[in-house]
Amino acid sequence: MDARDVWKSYGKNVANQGVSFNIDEGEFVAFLGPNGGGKTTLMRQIYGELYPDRGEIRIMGERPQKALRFMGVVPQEGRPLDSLTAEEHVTLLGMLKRFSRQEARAKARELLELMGIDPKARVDNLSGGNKRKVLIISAIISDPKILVLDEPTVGLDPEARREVWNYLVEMKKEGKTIILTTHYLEEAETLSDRVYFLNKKILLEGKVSEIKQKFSEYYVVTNVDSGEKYYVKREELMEFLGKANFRFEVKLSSLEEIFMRLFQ
Ligand SMILES: Nc1ncnc2c1ncn2[C@@H]1O[C@H](COP(=O)(O)OP(=O)(O)OP(=O)(O)O)[C@@H](O)[C@H]1O
Repeated sequence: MDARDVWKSYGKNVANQGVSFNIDEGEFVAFLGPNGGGKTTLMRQIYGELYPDRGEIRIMGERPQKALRFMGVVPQEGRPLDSLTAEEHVTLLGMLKRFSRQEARAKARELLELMGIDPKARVDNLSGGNKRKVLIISAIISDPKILVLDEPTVGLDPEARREVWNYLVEMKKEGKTIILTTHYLEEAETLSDRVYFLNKKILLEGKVSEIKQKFSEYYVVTNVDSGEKYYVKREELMEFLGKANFRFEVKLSSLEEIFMRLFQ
């Protein structure tokens, strides 16, 4: 999947500013960025709901609207249809995409049970987390080659989030290409092969380990009384600490701190 110089504005508000990226088949890529950084706008262009003002996106050689048949999507504000049971919901999506009713129902039951959801439960009686799971299962039932997940684990408790993660790891093992946006850096770090930091533009791209390496020359010095943080290069650390007239703690940068540094 390639994006080349993608621009997208809402009136005067520029959401994506010359975004380019390249995602290989089977890769797991996370887009990270602050609120309003343009992640959802980019995802909506990937799954063909919005057109770029400039530039283009190609997915398996095709335009997003055509490539949608290869994709499973969980939109950010997506909500399942409340009046159905979990099984009916997933079955319906399976039928819309490719399966007969019988096939879709069998697959729906299998996936729901795997994710710990009672197939007969009505969607409106499910917890927020389980509703998200129903959406994710509805996106994957058709066995898409590409998964686009816009903040798929928002609102999930840590256990439910782990279950979704485990499932996504399985999906990756099956060779699927997975693109997700998240605010949970731990999620990006745990799951993805590569991350893009996006704040309108792409600010940084790479493997989590490479990014960490790049920033490994920086130490985070925290004033333990005020909580203030300083980012200090390795070679300047001794001099900095020698002059510090406060109680401090020194640590290597985590992905979270790299994020803070880029977006502060
Ligand atoms: N439908 C819309 N109409 C007008 N402006 C919009 C619309 N959708 C998004 N925006 C604006 O575009 C910018 C990018 O928003 P977007 O939702 O793509 O960012 P995001 O990174 O997904 O944010 P968040 O992490 O908060 O979900 C923001 O300034 C937002 O206010």
